This record gives sequence, structure tokens and C-alpha cells, in this order.
Amino acid sequence: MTGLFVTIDGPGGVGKSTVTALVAEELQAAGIPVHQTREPSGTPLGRLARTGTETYRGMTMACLIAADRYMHVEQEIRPAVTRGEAVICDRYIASSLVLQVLDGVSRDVVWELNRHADMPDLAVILNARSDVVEERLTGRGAHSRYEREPRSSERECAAFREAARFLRAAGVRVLQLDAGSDSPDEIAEAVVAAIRGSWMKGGS
Ligand SMILES: Nc1ncnc2c1ncn2[C@@H]1O[C@H](COP(=O)(O)OP(=O)(O)OP(=O)(O)O)[C@@H](O)[C@H]1O
Ligand SMILES: Cc1cn([C@H]2C[C@H](O)[C@@H](COP(=O)(O)O)O2)c(=O)[nH]c1=O
Repeated sequence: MTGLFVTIDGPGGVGKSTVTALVAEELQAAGIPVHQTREPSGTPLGRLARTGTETYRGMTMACLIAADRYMHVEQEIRPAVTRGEAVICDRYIASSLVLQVLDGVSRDVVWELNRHADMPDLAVILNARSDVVEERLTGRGAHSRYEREPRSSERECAAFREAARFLRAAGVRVLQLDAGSDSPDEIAEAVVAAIRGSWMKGGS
């Protein structure tokens, strides 16, 4: 049986990393083999992208992120799915459709750069009211220049709604969840239920 490729995206600080870890834990507890990963990935290109948001911008960053994605897919994601594992990836193409577009690259170009990357079986987009996201971000502290931009939460929340519509129109199965009022455990439970549903429909 082949595995399943699930991505978790959303505005900075909404709770992606928290929920990704809980989903992986829950699946493992249920005896499902899991491969938890994130983007930028652990490849040399990914490390460059993660530590270089002050240096690389616009088209340079869009290409760097896409190059890391192709390496990540080939070396890590696809082999794990082939082994029958549930791959849970913290950030993927939806993040590029938001952050690289807000960074000045056109959506058509971002989409074209990512066209040959494997699409997820399920793209989860966590979102919430922008004031809630901003409060979480302020409480935890910014990770990147994107999160330090004025009104970043407001712009990212709106852009992730648009990215969800775009991916759905492109044929990707998208699950949008309101991460504003529920606890991380409740959100993780909803994601796990959707993953089980996708698997029963035949996965990849
Ligand atoms: N459902 C929730 N309710 C309340 N607080 C939450 C919830 N989920 C996460 N948090 C808190 O919000 C903060 C940001 O969470 P987290 O680091 O998981 O976000 P993120 O989306 O991965 O951020 P980034 O994109 O910047 O890596 C943390 O302090 C976390 O404890
Ligand atoms: C997948 C992806 C990532 N990025 C950038 C955004 C952040 O600077 C880091 C991710 O760090 P976080 O702790 O998860 O917020 O990578 C990007 O610009 N585009 C992407 O597609």
C-alpha cells in the first residue's frame, strides 16, 4: 500500500509546527508509520533558505525554495510515501504561493517554478483572524523577515485564503481549518480525521 503526502500551511505563528508535531504523534500512537518533515528542508539548499531570509529575496528566494523542494521531494518525501508512510510536511507549495508572491514574484511564475513538484494528497491550511495570529506571533517572536513586515499577519491570512482557492481550482484536495479558537489538540484531531478519510479513499 502506498502512503500519503500531507502538507500543513498557514500564516506565520498560526500554529503549524505545534499541530504538525501533534498529528505525527497521534498517527504514530495509532500504529501508522509517519515521516515528519518541514520546508525549507534539511538539505543544504533548505538550510541556506531558512537562514538566508535577510539575504535572499524575490526571484532568488523563489528559485532557492523551489530547488530545495525538488531535492526534498526526490530524496525524502517520495521514498517515504513509496514505503507506505504518512508524510506530514510543515509548509509546502501554499507557503510559496503566499510568501514569494508577497515578496514580489508573480503567482504565475511561482506556480511555474513548482509545477513539477509532487502535489500533496491533502493540503491543510490553518488560518485564523489576523489579530489572533499577530498576538501568537508577538508572544512567540518572529522567525523571519516576512514576520517582521508591517501588517504581515493581516496580509498572510488573506493570501492563504486565496492560495486555498487557487490550489483547490488546480485539483488539490484542500482542508481549511480555523485555528483561532480551538486548542492544538482539537485541531490535530480534525487533521487526523481528514488523513484517515483520505487514506480510505485510496491515498496517492
Ligand atoms: N491552537 C492554538 N491556540 C493557542 N495558541 C497556539 C495554538 N497553536 C499554537 N499556539 C501557540 O502559538 C505560537 C506559534 O505556534 P507555532 O510556532 O506552532 O506556529 P507556526 O505557524 O509554526 O509559526 P512559524 O510559521 O513562524 O514557524 C506558539 O507559542 C504556540 O504555543
Ligand atoms: C516553505 C517555504 C518557506 N519559506 C520561508 C519562510 C520562513 O522564513 C521559513 C520557514 O520558517 P518557519 O519557522 O516555518 O516560519 O522559510 C518561504 O519563503 N517559502 C516557502 O515556500
